[in-house]
Amino acid sequence: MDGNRRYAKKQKLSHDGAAGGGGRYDAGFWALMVMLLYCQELGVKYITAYAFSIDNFKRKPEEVESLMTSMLEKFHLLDILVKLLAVRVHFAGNLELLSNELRASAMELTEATAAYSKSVLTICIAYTSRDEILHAVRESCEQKRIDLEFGNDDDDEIKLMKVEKNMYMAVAPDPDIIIRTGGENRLSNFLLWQSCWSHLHSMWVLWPEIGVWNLVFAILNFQRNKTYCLDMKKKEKEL
Ligand SMILES: CC(C)=CCC/C(C)=C/CC/C(C)=C/COP(=O)(O)OP(=O)(O)O
Repeated sequence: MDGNRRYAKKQKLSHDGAAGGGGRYDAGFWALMVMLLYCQELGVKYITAYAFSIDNFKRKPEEVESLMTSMLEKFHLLDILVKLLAVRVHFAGNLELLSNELRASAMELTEATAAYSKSVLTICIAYTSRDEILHAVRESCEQKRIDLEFGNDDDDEIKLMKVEKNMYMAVAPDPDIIIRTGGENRLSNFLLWQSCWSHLHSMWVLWPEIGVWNLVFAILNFQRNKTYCLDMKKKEKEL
């Protein structure tokens, strides 16, 4: 969801949102809600948003602080909105890096929406793909060690499926399309494992300005290439 700061600058919004009645990330949050609605209309069930990376903690302390405060407010708003839209919410990332309050709020939101299934929104927060892979490998090794020690397993090989189950993103299937706004063409540590066969679509539009036609265009582009992507996924499963 790149382009929030550039959009705020363009709109002359202050960092914490005092000016113009909207915060730096407010417009971006509403853009996400609108995209969620369009995705429901277009039959896209799983939506994953990269909201805050572990690398974002390296931004200026006041900026991180303001983003975290804004995140907490948005979780409260989300609690109302996702229930209206019957959306299940998951969080992916190293939640231990968040404040107790934010982590508790994320967990409450996950529990409160567990019964909804019209769509599934995964919010990547305190996330990087390399950290996720490291976490999954460590967990898989530890589980294997315990299984071997207690005689529940006699094969010391760690299977791919097991590592995948330990990914933060195990709550959602691999993405068909990865959309990046703001004109960047990099993955920037996002879903490196899961994007193996994904269609990558970058656009110049700033995230808060994304509209339904940007989404439709990305889907049409994916559909042109989808036979290849889906074939590769199928072949991989058959191996
Ligand atoms: C609850 C929830 C999911 C809220 C979403 C809020 C939101 C839109 C978060 C985006 C955060 C972020 C660091 C975006 C990157 O844009 P940037 O700040 O790097 O902007 P730039 O590309 O213009 O520098």
